[in-house]
Formats: sequence, C-alpha cells, structure tokens
Amino acid sequence: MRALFVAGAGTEIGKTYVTAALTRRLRAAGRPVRALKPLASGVPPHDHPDFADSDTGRLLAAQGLAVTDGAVAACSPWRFEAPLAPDLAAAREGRSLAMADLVAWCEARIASAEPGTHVLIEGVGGLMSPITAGETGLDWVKALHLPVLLVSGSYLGAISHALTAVETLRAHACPLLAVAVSESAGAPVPPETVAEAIGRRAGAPVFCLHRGADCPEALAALAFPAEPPRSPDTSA
Ligand SMILES: Nc1ncnc2c1ncn2[C@@H]1O[C@H](COP(=O)(O)OP(=O)(O)OP(=O)(O)O)[C@@H](O)[C@H]1O
Ligand SMILES: C[C@H](N)[C@H](N)CCCCCC(=O)O
Ligand SMILES: [Mg+2]
Repeated sequence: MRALFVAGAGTEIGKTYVTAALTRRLRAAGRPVRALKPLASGVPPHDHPDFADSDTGRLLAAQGLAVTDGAVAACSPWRFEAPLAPDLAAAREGRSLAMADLVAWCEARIASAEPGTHVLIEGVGGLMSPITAGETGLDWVKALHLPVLLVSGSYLGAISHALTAVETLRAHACPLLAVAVSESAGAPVPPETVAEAIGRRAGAPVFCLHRGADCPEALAALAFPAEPPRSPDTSA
C-alpha cells in the first residue's frame, strides 16, 4: 500500500497527532513518507508565530521539512485562516474550492511520489464535515478510493462518534484499514476501554495512542507493510 487517508470521527481529536506520529515512525525506520494536509482551515500565515502549531506546521515538522513557501504549498495548497469548516473559511476570504481540483491534486501527488514513498493524506474535521457547499469529507474519501485510517478520541461520546463513522464508511463501501484511538485529555476511562468497545463492532483492528505516545509499531506495520526482500534473479 502506498497511500492512505486519515479521516476523523470528529474534529480536534488527534488526526494530525496520529499522522505526525506515523510519519515519524516511518522515517525512523528509514522509510520515505509524505504527509499531506491538502485542505486546512485555521492556518495562520507561515511567518506567524502560531504557524508551528497548525496542522501544516506540525506535519512539516514531522517530515523534517523547513517552513518555506514551497514546502507549505506542497503540503497544504488550500489554506484558510478562519478555524471553521473549509467552505465557510474559504467564503470568509472570498474564495472557494472545487472537489474535483482537490481530488486531482491528491491523485497527482500520489502518482508523482518517488517509488517506495508512502503518502498520508489527512482529511478535515470529521468524516462528514463540509468541504464545499455540497460535498463532505466522505465524498473526498470516496473519490480517492484509498484505505482509511479512522482516528477517534477517547472522550465520553467518542465510541458513538467512531462507530457512526465506521458505519458510514461501510455503507459507502470505503475500505477501513484500522481505527486509532488517540487519548483525549481528561477522558474518563483509559483509551483501551474505548478501543475495546470500538473493536468489538468495527470489523477492523484498533490501536491506542496514549497522551504523548509514539505511533505503535504494529499500526505502522499494518498501514505500510515492509516490502519482502527481493529473491535473487536465478533466470540467467
Ligand atoms: N495522543 C495525544 N497525545 C497528546 N496530545 C494529543 C494527542 N491526541 C491529540 N492531541 C492534541 O490534541 C489537539 C487536537 O489534536 P489534533 O490537532 O491532532 O486534532 P485533529 O483531529 O487533527 O484536528 P483538526 O480537525 O483540526 O484537523 C492537539 O493539540 C494535539 O496535539
Ligand atoms: C478548525 C478545525 N480545527 C478544523 N480545521 C475544521 C473543522 C470543521 C468541522 C466542521 C463540522 O463538522 O462541523
Ligand atoms: Mg488536524
């Protein structure tokens, strides 16, 4: 597998945290990776002190990339300052975006990735957060035909949010690779308890990331299995 889509059961629950952790894990194993946040709202200009805390800033840092005009545009070509749904954030700036352009950009980035490079695409907000006036993140996932890594929190209510997203993916024949439960601050139960409840019903493996934790090796191995060593060519 060369690319996957990191979708959320909601917003502010850990998609960027998990994407960055997976990126660092792959890089530490010497495996090239591109982490993309094609569409980002709530992003200040990249010379602003808060840029480092934006999704784009955090994904560039995880990739070891300097904050340059080119690197920012190559990670997040559609950036809006207002921390709102993308369609609303775009409208605040008198701009708009087209799903076809977003999908075409993602497909081109996957197609042009160096051989062996893994591509992670982080979505926006929750699975069905609006992208344009008429389309949601689900439409984006469906158009890309990529396996989905669904990120959940562990706050009270996260189980239902995650399973609602799982059912939605299933109803639309979107392949669910795994669920990652990223521990929410102040959660009333350990993330394993949430993961177990999701796992019983999700029909996919579920992984936990505690506060501040690295990406589990097993998640990286499932997402991007190591290529088997080539057997020697004995045909000559
Ligand atoms: N496992 C974790 N350990 C420590 N901090 C975490 C963890 N998961 C999430 N966070 C923190 O919670 C906040 C929200 O997480 P994050 O930005 O990854 O959410 P998101 O789902 O990507 O949000 P958005 O919808 O804006 O893209 C961030 O400050 C992030 O660092
Ligand atoms: C600003 C925020 N952190 C995200 N970038 C956008 C979240 C949009 C959520 C829209 C919704 O589903 O209501
Ligand atoms: Mg994010």
